Order: sequence, then C-alpha cells, then structure tokens
Amino acid sequence: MATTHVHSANATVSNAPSHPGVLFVERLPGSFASRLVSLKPFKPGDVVARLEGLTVGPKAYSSVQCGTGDDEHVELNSDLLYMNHSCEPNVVVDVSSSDRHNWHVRAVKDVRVGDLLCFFYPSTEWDMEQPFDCTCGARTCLKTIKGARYLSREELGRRNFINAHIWKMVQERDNTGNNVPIKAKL
Ligand SMILES: C[S@@+](CC[C@H](N)C(=O)[O-])C[C@H]1O[C@@H](n2cnc3c(N)ncnc32)[C@H](O)[C@@H]1O
Repeated sequence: MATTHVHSANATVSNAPSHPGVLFVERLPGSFASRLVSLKPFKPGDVVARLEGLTVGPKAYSSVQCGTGDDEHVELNSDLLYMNHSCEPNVVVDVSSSDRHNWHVRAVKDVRVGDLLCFFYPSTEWDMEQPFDCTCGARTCLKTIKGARYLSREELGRRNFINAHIWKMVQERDNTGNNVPIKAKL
C-alpha cells in the first residue's frame, strides 16, 4: 500500500493516484512547481471530478473557500490539490450548491489528454493565504494573484464562472465601501 504523506500542515494526500486513469500529478522539483494533468478528454460542461473526502480546515495555500464565513475553507485531500491557477482556466471549481455532494470540478473549455487542469483561484478565494506571481502566460494574465478581494466586479465578470459566495462578498464590499483595496485595473 502506498505511503500517505502530509503535503502541508493541513492537507493529506496519498502517493497513490486519487483519480487513476483520469488525473495525473506531474511532480516537478522546486517549490509549488507540481501540476495536474488530464488523462482524459473533456468537453465544456463535463464533470471532471466530484469533490469528495473534503475536510474543513483553516485557510491555507492548499484550501478551497466554500462560503463567506471565516471557517468555510476545505482541504481537497486528493490530487485535485495540484490544480494550478490560470487567468484563462479550462476548468472551474463549483462549490455554489447548498448540497456539498454537488460540488465538483467542471470543464469550461475543451480539455485534451495531457492538458494541465487549471482554475481561476479568485473564483473561490476572497483573500488568499499565499499570494503569488502568476506564470500562467495567458494574454489576460492578472500577474499577481491575491484573491477576489483585490479585483473589481468588472474584472471578475470577465471570467466565465465565479462562485456565489465570492459574488456575495463583492456585493458586500461594493455596497459598504469597506474592504476596498482595489487598485487600478490590472
Ligand atoms: C494548491 S497549490 C497548487 C499546486 C502546486 N503547484 C504544488 O506544487 O503544490 C497552490 C500554489 O501553487 C502555485 N501556483 C499555482 N498556480 C500558479 C500560477 N499560475 N503561477 C505561479 N504559481 C502558481 C502557488 O505557489 C500557489 O500558492
């Protein structure tokens, strides 16, 4: 049996593939350089994977925000952890349903075998624990990824999917004038 290793203080990922035949983790040297590769083709709208085996935890580089509350962050506990961010993503992480059994990763572009699977992190994250300089290389790259809090409504609206809890937080921010460190358009 494969040894389970702890990838971060909060996330637990086994060495064994969590989605054999569907997802492959390309483990690369360097910090946070690994990535998730699709072993199957997907069409826009196809469910790539359901979010299963989640555990609630503190906000971390590895967690996914699933609501507006401070305690609404989950660890994926699977190879989905290795999905990188892209400013022009090919999948979305949809945690909008009130029934968490419906939470899933869905293709929003054609995905070919061998493609990296990437989602737009601010579509789930409001204010990220570990901001980074984006290397996605997309034409519309935002360069620094810190979370939706730092993006205008217009910038978010250009992306094809943003989770309901993020829109709620944008609404709150824009209505109250609180929390508005929006810099000029990126
Ligand atoms: C949940 S991890 C994703 C998997 C990660 N690449 C790894 O090897 O563990 C999130 C971290 O990956 C890195 N990352 C993800 N997308 C990136 C991107 N587009 N550009 C640069 N770094 C990225 C950042 O360090 C980020 O905090």
